[in-house]
Amino acid sequence: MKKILAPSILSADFSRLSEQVDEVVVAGAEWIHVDVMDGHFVPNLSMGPVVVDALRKSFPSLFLDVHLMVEAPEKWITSFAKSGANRLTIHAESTPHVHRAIQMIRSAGLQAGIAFNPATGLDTLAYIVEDVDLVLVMTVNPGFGGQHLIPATLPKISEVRRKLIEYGCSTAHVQVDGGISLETLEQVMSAGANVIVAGSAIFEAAHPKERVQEFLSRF
Ligand SMILES: O=C(CO)C(O)[C@H](O)COP(=O)(O)O
Repeated sequence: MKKILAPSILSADFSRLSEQVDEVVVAGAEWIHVDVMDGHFVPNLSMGPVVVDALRKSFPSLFLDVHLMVEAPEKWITSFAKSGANRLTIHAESTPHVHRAIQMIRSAGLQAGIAFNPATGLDTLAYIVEDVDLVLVMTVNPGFGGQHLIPATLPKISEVRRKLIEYGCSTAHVQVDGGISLETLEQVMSAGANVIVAGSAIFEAAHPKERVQEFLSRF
């Protein structure tokens, strides 16, 4: 399956966000990953629709992959759709109404993804698999960039890949997020991930452009 690099702007320098995004996109990153945190679902606050709106204005055709680490994601779907997000990924743990929330995302004309925290099982997947185009396996506990990948999440990546085939949805993406570096990349790719989110490994590198090229050369 085609591999895609999605740099997470959580680790970018926000005083020159546009310049940083331009640099990684010119280097070959196909998607930009936007981490939205509400201070409730995760113990951190980050950005909202206004940032997606600004990115959309500066990069009209860039794929904006928005990861909602928020409670009750239903409340934010319309705002993010208006701001120009391409996909909204919600957490299986974030609402008792996962199926409804995914239908709302699709009705708003966006692609939908489902994310699982490191200690969450995959039972929900069976009930929504036909409505999502991406499954995000969190390889750290969400909330902060710069953490270490949790090795116990590696078998879950393979389990998701197996289940997608079993459910007849083999074209869905398997995304990984958290602690992905040049050192851990091979492990997650061999486990079955095809969409790689990387924040600190890219934006904290001395030369993000070269770091993106290094990632891509290993795909
Ligand atoms: O969702 C996230 C944290 O909750 C992230 O996307 C995070 O930014 C990944 O960062 P890093 O690559 O530095 O681990």
